Amino acid sequence: MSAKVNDDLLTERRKCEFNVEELTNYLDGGAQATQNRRKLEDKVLSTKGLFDEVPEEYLSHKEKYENAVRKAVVYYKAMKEAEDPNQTEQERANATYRSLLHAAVFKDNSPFSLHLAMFIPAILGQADEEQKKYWMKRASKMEIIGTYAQTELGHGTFIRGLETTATYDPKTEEFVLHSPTLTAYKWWPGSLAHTANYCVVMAHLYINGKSCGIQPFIVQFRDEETHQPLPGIKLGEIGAKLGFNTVNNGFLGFDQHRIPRNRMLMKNAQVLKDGTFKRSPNSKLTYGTMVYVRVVIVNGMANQLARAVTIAVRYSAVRRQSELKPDAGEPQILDYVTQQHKLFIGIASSHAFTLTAKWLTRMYQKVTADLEKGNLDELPELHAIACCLKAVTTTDTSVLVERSRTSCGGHGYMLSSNLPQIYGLVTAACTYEGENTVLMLQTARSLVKALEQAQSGKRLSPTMSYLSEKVSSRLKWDNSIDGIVKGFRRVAYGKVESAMRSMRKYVRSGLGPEDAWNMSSVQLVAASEYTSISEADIRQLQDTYEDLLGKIRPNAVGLVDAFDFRDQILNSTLGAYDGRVYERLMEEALKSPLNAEPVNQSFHKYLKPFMQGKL
Ligand SMILES: CCCCC/C=C\C/C=C\C/C=C\CC/C=C/C(=O)SCCNC(=O)CCNC(=O)[C@H](O)C(C)(C)COP(=O)(O)OP(=O)(O)OC[C@H]1O[C@@H](n2cnc3c(N)ncnc32)[C@H](O)[C@@H]1OP(=O)(O)O
Ligand SMILES: Cc1cc2nc3c(=O)[nH]c(=O)nc-3n(C[C@H](O)[C@H](O)[C@H](O)COP(=O)(O)OP(=O)(O)OC[C@H]3O[C@@H](n4cnc5c(N)ncnc54)[C@H](O)[C@@H]3O)c2cc1C
Repeated sequence: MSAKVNDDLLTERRKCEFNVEELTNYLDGGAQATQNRRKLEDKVLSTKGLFDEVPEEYLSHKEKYENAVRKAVVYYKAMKEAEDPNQTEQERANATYRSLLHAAVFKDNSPFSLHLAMFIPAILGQADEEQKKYWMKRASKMEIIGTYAQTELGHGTFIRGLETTATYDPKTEEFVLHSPTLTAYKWWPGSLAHTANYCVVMAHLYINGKSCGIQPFIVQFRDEETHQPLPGIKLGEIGAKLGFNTVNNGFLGFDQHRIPRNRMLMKNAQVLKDGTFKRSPNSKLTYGTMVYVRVVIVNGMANQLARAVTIAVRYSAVRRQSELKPDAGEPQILDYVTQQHKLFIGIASSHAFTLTAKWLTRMYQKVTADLEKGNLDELPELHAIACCLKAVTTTDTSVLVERSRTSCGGHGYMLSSNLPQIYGLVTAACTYEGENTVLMLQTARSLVKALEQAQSGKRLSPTMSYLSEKVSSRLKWDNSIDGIVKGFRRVAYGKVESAMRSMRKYVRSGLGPEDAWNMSSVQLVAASEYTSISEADIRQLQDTYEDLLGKIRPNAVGLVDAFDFRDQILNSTLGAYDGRVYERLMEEALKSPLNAEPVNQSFHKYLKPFMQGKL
C-alpha cells in the first residue's frame, strides 16, 4: 500500500488550475514521447543491482568509484536491452533527451559519461568514413571505453598552447606521442584514470619539424585484456573534487608512445604516408566536439534545474514555519513571497532553457548538415551562440540550484536532499567545455565584429540583427512581452556599443588592440549577457512581477509535477512525490554507519581518557 501523501501537497494538487499531464506531454514532445520515456524508465529502473545498498555518501573515495563501475555495467546493459528496436533514432533520442535516468543511478555522474558525451561524438565528428565505421562499431557496442583527452595540467583554455606533441615518422608511418613537460600531462579527462582504455587525444602535430596545428588522435592506452597501462604511458587519478567523484578524472603522460598513421582522425585534415599534410578547410573544425557538447549542456542544465526546483517547491509546500499573521498558525513557506521569488524564476528558467536547447539543437543540426556539404558560412555564428548559451545557462543554473538549496534551510544542506550533489554537477559545467568567461569573450568578439559590420551598413545574421535595428533612443516602454524584449534589445545594443566605445578610447590613448581589448573585457563579458534596464522601468516591471508571482503560486506544485521526475530520479528526502519529508530524513539518517551503535569506539579510545585528563 503506497504511503499516505502529505495533506498540503494533496491540497496543492487540487488547487492547480491547469492539466499537468498536458504540460508533461508538451515537454516530452507529445503524449507518445511521454509514454516512450515512461516505458524506458519503467524498464531500466526495475533492473536489479542498480541502486546503492549503503548510501554512497557513506562510502570511501575508492568504494564510491568501484560501486559506480558496478552500477554502470548494469545500467548501460539495461539501457541497451530497454531500447525499443521499432523506435526511430529520433524517438530514442527524444526518450532520453528529457529523461534523467542516469541521475537515478549516479548521484555524482557516471564513470562512463565521457564515453557517451565526448568520445563517441569526437569519432562521429572528426573521423573519416572508414575510421568512423571501424571505431563506431567497437565504441557503440562498449567493446572499448573511451574519453576525450584535451586539457593538460598547464593548459585548459588555450588550446593552441597545448604541449602534447605528435611527431610524424614517415619511415615507420607512425606518430610519436610525447609529453615533453609535467605541464604537458593530460589532466582532467573523465574515465581516464582506471575506466577507459582508449581516448581521443588533442595533440600538436609536427611533420619534418613544422607545426601543423592541434589535431585529434585515437589512442589506446590500456591493454584490452589485462587493462595494464601500455608501455610509454603514465596514468593516474587526479584526486577528490567538489563533485564528479565517480567520474574517475585522471592524468596521462606519454613517453615517446608510437601509434599507426591511421590513428589520426582524418575527416578534416589528413597526413599522407609520405608525410604530406593536407590542411583542414577551417582549423576550427577540430574544435567541433566542444561545440556539440556546449549545445548538449544547455539541455542538461534545463533538466538539472528542473530537478532542483521540483525538490525545493515540493518541500516548500510541505514545510510550515513562523507566523505570517498572529494566531493564524504556521504558514507553508511557499506562501512567503520571498520564497516564491527564490523558486519561481527557477521553474521559468528551466522551461526557457528547454526551449532554447531545442532551438540551439536545430541550429546545430542545420549548420552540421551544411558543413557536410562544405558550406562553413554559419559556423562562426553557431560558435558564438553556443558559447553564449552554454555560459549563460550554466551560470544561471548554478545560481538557481544553489538558491533552491538555501531555500530549504538546514535540510537543503543534507546530502540526502541531493541538492548539494546537483549543485556540484551543474557548477562544474561553468568550467568544463570552455570556462564561462572565456566563452563569453568569444561571443563578445563576434558581437564587436557584427556591430562594426552594422555601422558600415552590412546585413547581419538573424541572431545579431538587433545590433543593426536603429533602436529609438526613447523607446516607448510597456510591460508587454514585446515591450520587454525591445527593452532588452536596447540594453544589449547599448552594452556592445559602450564596450566598443571603450576599446576605441583605449586605442586613441595609445594602447595596442590586445591591451585595449583586455582593458574593456569586463564590459565585453557584460555585453554578451546583458544585465539591468533603466531605473524608471524597474518600478513598472516590479509591480508586474509581483503580480505574476501571485498568479503562479496556486500552480507551483503542478508546474514541478509536470516535469514528471520519479522519486528515484530526484533521489531526495525533500522532493518525493508523497511529501513525507520528515519520515524520509529520519530513514536516511538511520542509514549512517555511525548509528549502528549507541557509543562509538572513539569514546573509549580518546574522549574518556581526554575528559579524565589521562591523554
Ligand atoms: C551530469 C552533468 C550535468 C548536465 C550536463 C549535461 C551534459 C554535458 C555532457 C557531458 C558532461 C560530462 C563531462 C564533462 C566533460 C568535459 C570535457 C571538457 O572540458 S573538454 C575540454 C574543453 N575545453 C575547452 O572548451 C577549451 C576552451 N578554449 C577554446 O575553445 C579555444 O581555445 C578558444 C577560447 C575558442 C580560442 O581558440 P583559438 O584557437 O585561440 O581561437 P581565437 O580565439 O584566436 O579565435 C580565432 C577564430 O576562431 C573562431 N573560433 C574559435 N573557436 C571556434 C569553434 N569552436 N568553432 C568555430 N570557430 C571558432 C573564433 O571565433 C575566431 O574567429 P574570428 O577570427 O573572430 O573570425
Ligand atoms: C568537472 C570537470 C570535468 C572535466 N572533464 C574534462 C574532460 O573530460 N576532458 C578534458 O579535456 N578536460 C576536462 N576538463 C577540463 C576543463 O575543460 C578545463 O578545466 C577548462 O577548459 C578550463 O581550463 P583550465 O582549468 O586550465 O583553466 P584556465 O584556462 O587556466 O582558466 C583559469 C582562469 O583564467 C581565466 N582565463 C583564461 N584564459 C582567459 C582569457 N583569454 N581571457 C580572460 N580570462 C581568461 C579563466 O576565465 C579562468 O577564470 C574538466 C574540468 C572539470 C572541472
